[in-house]
Amino acid sequence: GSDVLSSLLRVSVTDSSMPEPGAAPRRSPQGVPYSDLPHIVNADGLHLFCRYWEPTGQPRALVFIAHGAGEHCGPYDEMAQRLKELSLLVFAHDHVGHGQSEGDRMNIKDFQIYIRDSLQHIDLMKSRHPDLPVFIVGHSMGGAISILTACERPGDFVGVVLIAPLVQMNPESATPFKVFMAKLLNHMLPSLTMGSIESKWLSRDKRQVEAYDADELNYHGGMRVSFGMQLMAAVERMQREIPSISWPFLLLHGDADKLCDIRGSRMMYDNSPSTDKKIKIYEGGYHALHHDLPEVAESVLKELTTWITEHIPAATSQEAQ
Ligand SMILES: O=C1CC[C@@H](CCC(=O)N2CCC(COc3ccc(F)cc3Cl)CC2)N1
Repeated sequence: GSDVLSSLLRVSVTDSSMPEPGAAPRRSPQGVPYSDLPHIVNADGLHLFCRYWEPTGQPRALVFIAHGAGEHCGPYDEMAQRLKELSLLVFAHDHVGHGQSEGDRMNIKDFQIYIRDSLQHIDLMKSRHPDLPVFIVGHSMGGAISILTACERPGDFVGVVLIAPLVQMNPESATPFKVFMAKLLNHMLPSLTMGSIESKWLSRDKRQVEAYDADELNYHGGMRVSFGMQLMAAVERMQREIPSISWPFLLLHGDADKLCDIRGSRMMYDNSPSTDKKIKIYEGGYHALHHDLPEVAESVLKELTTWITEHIPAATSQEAQ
């Protein structure tokens, strides 16, 4: 009757792509309007802060950098500059819940969101540079994101560089009892926080540890049980995927790493069928190798840039003309 008609007329059609007139602009966690920041909007409508390092001339390849848990993509500036100097187009974003992106701090409903957002950004950049080969560089949790992203698109990446990737749980922190308790707690108190990432284990260079502790874009709170569960699920997924990994990869890991056990990298190296794989172990190296003692950090940058440039496919004849 008329009441149905009148109620239908009352429905206001809101077009999500057009901001409501007078609506406050979306702002980063630090209060900066996203209209003033390079960003992408993910499939859940969350704004992700992006960084781009574009070479002056024609780029030779695309490199996506995936940062780790509790940090952001700013600290990869030096690495990105070195790659840019080699005419590579480097891009990155702060994952959901990290740095200048939206989302609950260092938490995620499903680890797959990190992978989906990475693929969205990679596809955006590939659409702008359709003929360029694509690499991924990932550190720690960003290594897990890189591995699972490459597993979803096995033919899309000419190489994956992994710096102390999260592949396996640290056996001390993942005793069967602790895993059982985490699963139990996740049902009862998912927001309960466990210990936080101990920054002293990040690097033997105390200036780097101090920079990490002082960086307000990093998350220094405790790790939620629910986040730990998502990390465990990602680890279990990687165990299943490793026997089918055949894309080229470079593994760099310190054997004194207390945050991501080196056994995970050794297991990936030994069990993946890839015929183009390399592992380099840094004796005494701590977790954030790219920020470890200066000679180690420099070696990591050299190793990584050399491996990437060696893996850029030679231009085929028609491309060269
Ligand atoms: O430079 C930098 C600054 C930040 C750092 C990167 C940190 C990072 O990403 N980590 C290290 C900690 C690791 C903890 O893992 C778990 C914890 C509980 C759990 F229940 C299951 C898992 Cl697997 C996850 C991966 N590097």
